[in-house]
Amino acid sequence: MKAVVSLNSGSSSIKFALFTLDDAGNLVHSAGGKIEKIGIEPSLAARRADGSALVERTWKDGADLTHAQLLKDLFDWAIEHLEGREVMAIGHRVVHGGMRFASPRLIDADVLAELDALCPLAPLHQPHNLAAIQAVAALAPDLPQVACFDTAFHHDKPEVAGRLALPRALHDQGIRRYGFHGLSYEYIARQLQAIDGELAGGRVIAAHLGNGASLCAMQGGKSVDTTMGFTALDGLMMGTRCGTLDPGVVLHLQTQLGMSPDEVDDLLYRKSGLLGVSGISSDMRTLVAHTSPEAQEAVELFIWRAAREFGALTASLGGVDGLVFTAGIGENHAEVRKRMCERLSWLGLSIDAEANAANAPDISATGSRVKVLVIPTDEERMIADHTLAVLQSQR
Ligand SMILES: Nc1ncnc2c1ncn2[C@@H]1O[C@H](COP(=O)(O)OP(=O)(O)O)[C@@H](O)[C@H]1O
Ligand SMILES: CC(=O)OP(=O)(O)O
Ligand SMILES: [Mg+2]
Repeated sequence: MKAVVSLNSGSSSIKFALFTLDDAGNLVHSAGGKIEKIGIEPSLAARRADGSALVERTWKDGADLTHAQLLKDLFDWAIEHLEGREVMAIGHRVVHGGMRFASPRLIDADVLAELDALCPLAPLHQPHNLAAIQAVAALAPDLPQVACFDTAFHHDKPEVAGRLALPRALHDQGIRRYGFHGLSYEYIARQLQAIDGELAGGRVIAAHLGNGASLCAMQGGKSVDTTMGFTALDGLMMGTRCGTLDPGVVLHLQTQLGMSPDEVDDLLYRKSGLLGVSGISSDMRTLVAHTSPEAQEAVELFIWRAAREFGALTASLGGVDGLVFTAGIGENHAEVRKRMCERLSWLGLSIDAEANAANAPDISATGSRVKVLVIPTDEERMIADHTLAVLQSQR
């Protein structure tokens, strides 16, 4: 049986899925899983489509294991578990597509070189995305590989939402607002169309709250604004990233505190956010369970910042009809959703406490002026669908 594999290397996780091509030419999810808590205590879990476990393991004392080392273990395991399927292609999430890549692409040496040049713009993702591509190429040089970009969904947003207030020449050379989490938002837009066509045609803000976190303002299912910009450092507070920051702080760190560019990079990408403010963890599960004032302050800042940016995107849309929560925190943390929605009550937005506690698909309270939904994201599905479409376009 023919199959497509999706690989999604996030900042703290590697998610993967196997889709089998049925007789009607549709991709059917057959198995999937993730390695999560990379950098803390990685663990792998994979299941078949019927929910039965394929593997579960934890790397105790594995905080130093890199994405590349974990990928190798994953490949060794996966090759044994293909159960006779013929893999037609592997699709990858590639976080940064830069100015050139506005749609999924078959990967060749030229594409790979261009994507490699974008690594400094996404240091927590792009090198891992490309390492996975290279690892597959070493194992199976003739297997088609397709890159699916996080930036692509935002490519056609209004000019004004893509411009930084810097001299024009810098914009022309690519220093502009790209936006990320596009595969997730594209999937949410598609699901929304199936769940509530009227709302999908309106003004919706999707909140992708994971280890990386952003908001996307969508009008009729298209991105019109988003909180991430030139890099995935902008916007919301995240697990280890600071989000929007006065650029004067960066100058001060370098000129007054004598930090090198590498040290600043490490501080802003890996030591800030929930981890930096709490001093305890980058993981929301750990922080909500922790009673220390620092942990609670980190959670409060995360919520306050998300609600504040929500106000900004509401202005970009000229009002809002729907809010969709998704990703690790958005799908699982009722308390975070509740407190963020309380801060948005001025919009006439309110949620139902019981539905929220149950992570129900529709958590809006009766009479809420804004519909509030929880939709689990599936970047792997989006990657697989794009990969098949690229393969078919080659024929
Ligand atoms: N099942 C879960 N229950 C509670 N929290 C979760 C769960 N899964 C993920 N999270 C939280 O979501 C965040 C990771 O988000 P995720 O979207 O999985 O990561 P990534 O951005 O690396 O793809 C962490 O803060 C984690 O605590
Ligand atoms: C772009 C980004 O931040 O991705 P992730 O949430 O997977 O870290
Ligand atoms: Mg993610």
